[in-house]
Amino acid sequence: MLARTEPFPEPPPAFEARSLTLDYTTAKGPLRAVDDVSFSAYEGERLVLLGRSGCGKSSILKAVAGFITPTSGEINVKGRRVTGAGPDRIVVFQEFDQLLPWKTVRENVAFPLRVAADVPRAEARERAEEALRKVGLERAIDVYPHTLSGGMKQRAAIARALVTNADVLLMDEPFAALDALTRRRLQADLLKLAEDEGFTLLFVTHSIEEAILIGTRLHLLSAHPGRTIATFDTAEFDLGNSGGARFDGVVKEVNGLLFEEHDEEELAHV
Ligand SMILES: Nc1ncnc2c1ncn2[C@@H]1O[C@H](COP(=O)(O)OP(=O)(O)OP(=O)(O)O)[C@@H](O)[C@H]1O
Repeated sequence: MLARTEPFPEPPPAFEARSLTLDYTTAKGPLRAVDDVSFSAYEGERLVLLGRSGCGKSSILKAVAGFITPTSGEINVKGRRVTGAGPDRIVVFQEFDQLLPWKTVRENVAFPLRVAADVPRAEARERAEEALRKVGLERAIDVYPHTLSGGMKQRAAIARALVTNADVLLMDEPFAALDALTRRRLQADLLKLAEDEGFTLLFVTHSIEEAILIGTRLHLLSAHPGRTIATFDTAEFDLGNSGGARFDGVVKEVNGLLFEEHDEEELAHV
């Protein structure tokens, strides 16, 4: 007879928000930025927060990063409650000035390893070089950031995030300030990297097409304050089928949810 065994416990989500509410203190009093938002993503998933300007996307990302404290609700990373910033999460921002100007690209990428993880110098250099190769920056390893284009700076910022092997990568509109062609190229390369490396991603954007393309799951937020409108499974979409009928159908549906219905609601209150 077979011995009875306990079932394996389910692994916790790579990250999750439970009934997350975020307020800011302003001169006019408290301002509710995010109201009762919940989501979760398992290892290897790419969850995208999509919503109109000011709906609280960046605030949620900052809360997951541990930079701001929830008014209520909680954020967990691999089952551990987030109470501040930590090496299990790393952020890539939109701004091109994320790199330290007095350090070379390689030194910039090696920096978090040296400082936060105490990795020996030679190993940090090697790992930085490897990450820079992965993002296609092998020819810019020894230059200073001011000599890079915007796209190259974002590639270096992605390499710096990758090298840490953090549990969750947090990206806040990393491609929003790039021209359309460079943006498309970086989207493609990020998808390829995600496929090769299998990292877990929380990505913020206000581009519907980018959201569907990058995400395996889409979390739609209403206009200010951000509340959940809907979620979509978008794992089937990549650059090969963007622009196809199914892709366009989702774009239209999301567009309707984000804009038309809410504009009507807003107009009704004018
Ligand atoms: N430090 C702050 N102090 C006060 N209010 C803030 C602060 N940061 C953000 N807000 C407010 O919180 C709300 C949500 O802002 P947030 O930047 O999170 O939105 P967003 O969806 O990321 O916008 P965008 O797409 O324009 O970047 C907005 O009303 C914003 O003005």
